[in-house]
Amino acid sequence: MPRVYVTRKIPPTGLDLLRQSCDVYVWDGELPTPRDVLLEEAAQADAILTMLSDRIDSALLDAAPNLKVVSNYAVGFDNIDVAGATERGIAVGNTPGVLTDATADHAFAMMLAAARRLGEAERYVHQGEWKTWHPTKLLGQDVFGATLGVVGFGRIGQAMARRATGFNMRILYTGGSSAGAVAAELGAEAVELETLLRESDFISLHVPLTPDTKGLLGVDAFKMMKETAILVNTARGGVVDSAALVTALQEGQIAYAALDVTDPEPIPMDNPLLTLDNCLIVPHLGSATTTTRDRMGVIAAENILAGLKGETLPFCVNPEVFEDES
Ligand SMILES: NC(=O)c1ccc[n+]([C@@H]2O[C@H](COP(=O)([O-])OP(=O)(O)OC[C@H]3O[C@@H](n4cnc5c(N)ncnc54)[C@H](O)[C@@H]3O)[C@@H](O)[C@H]2O)c1
Ligand SMILES: O=C(O)[C@H](O)CO
Repeated sequence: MPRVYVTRKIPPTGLDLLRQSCDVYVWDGELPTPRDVLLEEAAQADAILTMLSDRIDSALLDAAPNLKVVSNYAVGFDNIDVAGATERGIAVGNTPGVLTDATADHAFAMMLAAARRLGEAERYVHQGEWKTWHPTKLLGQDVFGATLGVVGFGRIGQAMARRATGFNMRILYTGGSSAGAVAAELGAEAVELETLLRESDFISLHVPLTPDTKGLLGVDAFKMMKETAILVNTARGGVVDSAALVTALQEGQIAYAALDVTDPEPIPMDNPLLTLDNCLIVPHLGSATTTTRDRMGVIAAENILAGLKGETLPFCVNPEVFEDES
């Protein structure tokens, strides 16, 4: 039977599916598979089921002569050297779609939490500062009727915009080349990034991390944003220049940031963002619902099963691997 290495314990449905026809080895630590173990396991594996915290680079691919599939338990695949995998004929899979709504729900929740300062308010109660109802403390911002800027109008960006229609928001977006029909349905306006930054009350990031989007929001971008603007990042930490964000929050160039993702992850405990009251940070929970994580496991398993049979993965990042060379 083919040998499959799974770099973390995932929900059982996907693992059970794999076990029907593969020898499955699962790292059961709380932290990622250590690099040396990952290299040893990859050397023997026909397929690996990886997490976004695993670095799948050329050194690993070189150490894995039998590897046919790298199946990422995520829609994002910036942790994988896809070009390197393609050169070696290794298929790369991901888990798009099944996590779209969970991630958009989470982004919307973070936007509301930042607007209404829920992190600060919870600390206020826990620290015994709630003495009476107060007419002017912890005042936040209206979400209803405000302008939302969606950067990256793909699956999750569109799902975020759909939620915003229920709050009567004006919706601006960039990116999403084939999104015209959805944009028309939602009444969303395609604009240049600069316009989006200048006009939005809330800016929500939904682009993949690529060389083009790395540091997309930097010093200049924060200067264009409203002083009252709230940034929500559920994409990848690297899309934002962290140092510029710290300055923007400290100097009041923007009002607030709500971060599901940071650069690096986990955020080091001495990072200044952790000292700021106007920054809400949670540990990369976008897809973290029971049902969604279960579905991601099933897709990741199905990607492996197809690839091991030499079939195109149901969700393949580099389908050219399966193109007939003749
Ligand atoms: N926080 C989480 O737990 C979590 C969960 C799921 C996904 N994500 C992140 O969200 C990203 C988006 O996921 P998706 O399923 O919506 O992907 P998607 O491919 O459907 O959407 C991405 C969109 O970004 C657009 N885009 C790319 N480069 C751009 C640029 N420079 N400027 C503007 N737009 C650009 C693309 O055209 C596309 O429309 C993933 O790549 C992943 O990094 C995070
Ligand atoms: O890319 C992804 O899928 C997320 O970051 C985790 O679900």
